Amino acid sequence: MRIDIVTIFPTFFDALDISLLGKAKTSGLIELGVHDLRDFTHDRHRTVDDTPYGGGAGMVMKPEPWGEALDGLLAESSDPLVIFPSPAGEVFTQATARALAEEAHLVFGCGRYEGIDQRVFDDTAERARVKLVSMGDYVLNGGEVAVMAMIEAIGRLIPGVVGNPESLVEESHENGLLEYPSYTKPAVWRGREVPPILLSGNHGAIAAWRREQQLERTRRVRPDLLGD
Ligand SMILES: COC(=O)c1ccnc(N)c1
Repeated sequence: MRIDIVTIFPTFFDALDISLLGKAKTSGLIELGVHDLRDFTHDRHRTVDDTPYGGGAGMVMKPEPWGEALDGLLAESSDPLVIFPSPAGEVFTQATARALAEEAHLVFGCGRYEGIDQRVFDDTAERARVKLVSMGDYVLNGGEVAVMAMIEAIGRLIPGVVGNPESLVEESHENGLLEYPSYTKPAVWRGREVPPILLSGNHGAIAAWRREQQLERTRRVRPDLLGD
């Protein structure tokens, strides 16, 4: 998978050089390009924003730099999906991550300020698939944190990125339920024992216990996932 990110804070994504995603980059499973939006400006101050037409507080990101940045990235690609993180987007879920993990080329556009001139979305949609994606009902100062979360959620689903693919199966939201509680050694810690069933060696009973734990936790914390 090829991932390109357009941002005014390119160093923000240095963190992608560590851990699993860093290994995925080194192994070539993920090709990453981070592009500074200001490199597509032509004035002395490398201006990327201006006041909003119609008045209002804050600044809006100018269309010209975005147009030039995306022109270059879209020209190189056969069928990119351009994703703009936005509180106005469809909510990102594990199903979204699974779908996006199938893509060959993702282009992330990190907005800042009061957002990006609408014509950028309209112009880009004439040449590529465009999605506005929200991480939930809250506002951030910019799209970078959202993109980092999405890249981690997507990247770990790419075959070969996570060492043991089995570990992806029993996680929260993978089967529509929240994950069961996990325990490791010691068997007793500060007087708290590991549930005896987990020490029984009875794999059928353990699986049934874990499923019940998932259902109980989901009912308690996220009844909406059960359609309740
Ligand atoms: C500037 O971006 C945001 O505020 C944002 C992006 C994605 N999801 C959100 N909930 C907020």
